[in-house]
Amino acid sequence: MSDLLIVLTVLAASAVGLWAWRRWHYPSFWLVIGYPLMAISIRASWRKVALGCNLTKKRQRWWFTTVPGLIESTGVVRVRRRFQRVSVDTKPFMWLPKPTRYGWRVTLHMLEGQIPADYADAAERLAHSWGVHAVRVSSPRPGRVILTATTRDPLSRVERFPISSELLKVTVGRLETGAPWVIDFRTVPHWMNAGATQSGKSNLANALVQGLAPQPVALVGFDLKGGVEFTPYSPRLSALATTRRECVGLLEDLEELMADRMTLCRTAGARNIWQLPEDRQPVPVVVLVDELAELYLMADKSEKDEVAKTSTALLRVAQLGRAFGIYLFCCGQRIGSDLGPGVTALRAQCSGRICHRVNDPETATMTLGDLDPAALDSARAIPAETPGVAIVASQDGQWYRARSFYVSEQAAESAAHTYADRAPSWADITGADYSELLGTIPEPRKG
Ligand SMILES: Nc1ncnc2c1ncn2[C@@H]1O[C@H](COP(=O)(O)OP(=O)(O)OP(=O)(O)O)[C@@H](O)[C@H]1O
Repeated sequence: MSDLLIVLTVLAASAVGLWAWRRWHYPSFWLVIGYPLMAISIRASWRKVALGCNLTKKRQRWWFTTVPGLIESTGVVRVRRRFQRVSVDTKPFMWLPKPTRYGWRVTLHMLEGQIPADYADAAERLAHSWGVHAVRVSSPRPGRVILTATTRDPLSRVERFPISSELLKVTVGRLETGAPWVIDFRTVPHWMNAGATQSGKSNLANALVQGLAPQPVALVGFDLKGGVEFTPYSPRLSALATTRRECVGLLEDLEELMADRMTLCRTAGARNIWQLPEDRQPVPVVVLVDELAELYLMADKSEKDEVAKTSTALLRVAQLGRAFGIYLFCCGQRIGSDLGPGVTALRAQCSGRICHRVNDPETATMTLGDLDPAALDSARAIPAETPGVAIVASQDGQWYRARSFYVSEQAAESAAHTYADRAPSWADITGADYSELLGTIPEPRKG
């Protein structure tokens, strides 16, 4: 009896110890206990799971079988042993799963006739079969797929990364892989940020204002919500337009600025402003647009000319701005093709895509349409309880679920006030005398 008591006490103490370990240091618990158990069960259950998810193929195999013969007159059953061709279900070859920060990753060899989309279609089924939060599929080279499983949603809580000090680079959140979510305007110059109300669009704009405020960058706001979003940040903004009429004026300024910088680059023999000597490079301009649809909506025909002008100017800035240091970040609740061809053309120029939770499938299709269809499904499945979660088309050509860090309006406003002295005046930017620079410019830099 006392032995049983000792065993029970040891078992109870081990269970409590494991529970405490898991609770207080999950990463080490996962590596030492959780992952090996998980790896064994994944390998052991792979045949059944692959069969259930329709990832197996029928193949003919030689099989050693026993075939009962006829009952002879003696009444004895003769059993004949022989090799037979039989059809068996073959599973894709699976390497050993490797642990990751939020789960595990495993490489599979696809069977003949299979493509990565077959595995992407089965991803939800696989996640349910293994009891994990999600399974993502990628294919690094022909014939192989990598399944990345996350055991819990890594985006339910995101901790901040240190602020990036690189020019035009802002770390705004975390990707589902655990890597930082970086918006780098020099790599991807124009962005479209879509999402329903309360989905986290403004939070992302706040993160950008906070991240760009200390940098030698001019910020320009187009706030079609009557200025309620960006006016608090005006100390750090070089220009702010709050009505469509003002937007037209500001866009004309941007077009002129582009033309001046074009002349500067052409004369200096440079392809873009970054090839100019460092001390001659004009200040980059980041244009933040809130409520993009308002630029395209027409109450009556009298507004037609204004809308056409705005649409053309914005498109020109998107088409040519990159080389001349002008970058766009356009936010909107609804970005549908019904707003006119201008929006569709603008979309084509915005290679950076961010789709928060959306109400209408068309906005998701418009924002992410030319990506993998699984990205669209993922965008539609973003729950309202997790504002800031979005599908992001990344620099590497892949798409990811990501979540922005929470940046309150007060935090962004405080950054705007702290770095107000770094806001170049709009008059200085637009009135810069480039002809003066031209005479002194040496050979253009490479890169
Ligand atoms: N990453 C995040 N983490 C935590 N909370 C967030 C995050 N992003 C947004 N929120 C919260 O969600 C709410 C809505 O966010 P936000 O104002 O950015 O949405 P929105 O899409 O701009 O809405 P609207 O179009 O109505 O202005 C806010 O209360 C904000 O605090």
